[in-house]
Amino acid sequence: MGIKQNNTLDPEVQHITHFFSVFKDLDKEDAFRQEVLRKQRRLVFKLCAFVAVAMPVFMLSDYMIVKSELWSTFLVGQRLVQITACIVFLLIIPRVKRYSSYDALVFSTLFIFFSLLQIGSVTFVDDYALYALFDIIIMICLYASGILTVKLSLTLCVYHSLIAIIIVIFVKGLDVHSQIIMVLGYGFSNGAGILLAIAQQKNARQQFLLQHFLREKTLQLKQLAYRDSLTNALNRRAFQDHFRDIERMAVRMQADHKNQFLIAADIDYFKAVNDNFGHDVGDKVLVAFIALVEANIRPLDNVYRFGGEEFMILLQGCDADTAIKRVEKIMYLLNDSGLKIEELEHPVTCSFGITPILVTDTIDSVCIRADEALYLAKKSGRNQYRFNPGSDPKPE
Ligand SMILES: Nc1nc2c(ncn2[C@@H]2O[C@H](COP(=O)(O)OP(=O)(O)OP(=O)(O)O)[C@@H](O)[C@H]2O)c(=O)[nH]1
Repeated sequence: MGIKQNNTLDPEVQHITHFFSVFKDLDKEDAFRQEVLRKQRRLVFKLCAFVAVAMPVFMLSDYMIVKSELWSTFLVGQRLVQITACIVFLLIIPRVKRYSSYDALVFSTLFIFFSLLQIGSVTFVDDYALYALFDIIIMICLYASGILTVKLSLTLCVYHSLIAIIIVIFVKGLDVHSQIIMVLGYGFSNGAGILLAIAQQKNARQQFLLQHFLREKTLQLKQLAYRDSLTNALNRRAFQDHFRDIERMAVRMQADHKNQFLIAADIDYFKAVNDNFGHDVGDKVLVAFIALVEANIRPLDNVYRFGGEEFMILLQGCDADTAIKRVEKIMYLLNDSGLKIEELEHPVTCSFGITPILVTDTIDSVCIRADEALYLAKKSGRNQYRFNPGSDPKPE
């Protein structure tokens, strides 16, 4: 299975660009980014809340270690703007629905952050290396987090590094050796960051492809498991799995004074068809019967093959008269025009047991009631229907 998955996914994976790790197909990229937004919104919210809480702690530490007289004007202002930016961000992010707005919001908030960090760094006299170390940690985290695309992370971090290097060289007046170390530090951390970001984005896209592939396969398998291979009709398993929806629908329909009806149908003397005309003709009868029923129910109604020549027909949102009329129409068509199978010398008929689905029903209780009605129809001579009202009064 592993080999098959790789074969199917490989061509898709090749559609991820080598450098920025984005899908070449814009629609796929769009779907991927939208899914990322759904998943990341909460994480970004928590991160920002964390930063908003951590900022006052930094204010305190700034106060203790910054000796510059500019402390009160620059740093306090800087931290307050950062806290305000976080609060604005926290208020806006839950309302963001499109990933393009999310990118713009995260990018501009981080841009403000980085710019404020640079303003802050100007006021530092001592421990500038410590400040640069924080910068590098923040940048690597940003690259590796996947919060932004590779391109946007790169734009932000290169902007931040360039300004920081300019400050180091022209404002700080550090010795040449320290300047080289700083330039190398920012340069290498960007290089490592880009590699991490590319790998992270590629992984995320591969995972996205794999998830979609698995979802599609699961759906296909479910479709297969729900269909009868001969007639392609829904099977008993599908009915069992749909029954929860059927129960919910029964409650909703009761409020609208409507009902769902379950009709057990069993082709008459089907064994004789097989015996007289062969199994192949029997198969054709089953396929033609399903086609005839499907042509005479609405798209929201369903016919299920429970096995052999036994079927269940589910009618939605109708009353007893309508359910009976539908059965009468099918009986009329079977008797009058037949199933149009050349080899058959006489029409194939069918018996039916009709019952409403009550809100108190379980899957067993409603099937038993429909089967009891069908049994009565068979016992009374076949090619007819019987109605079992459950606890409701029997219609005329
Ligand atoms: N051709 C074909 N026959 C099937 C299939 N599944 C079940 N059968 C046959 O359906 C027949 C069912 O026969 P019975 O249960 O005796 O019912 P019947 O002859 O229709 O008699 P009544 O239902 O009492 O009218 C059996 O002969 C099974 O072999 C199938 O997929 N294809």
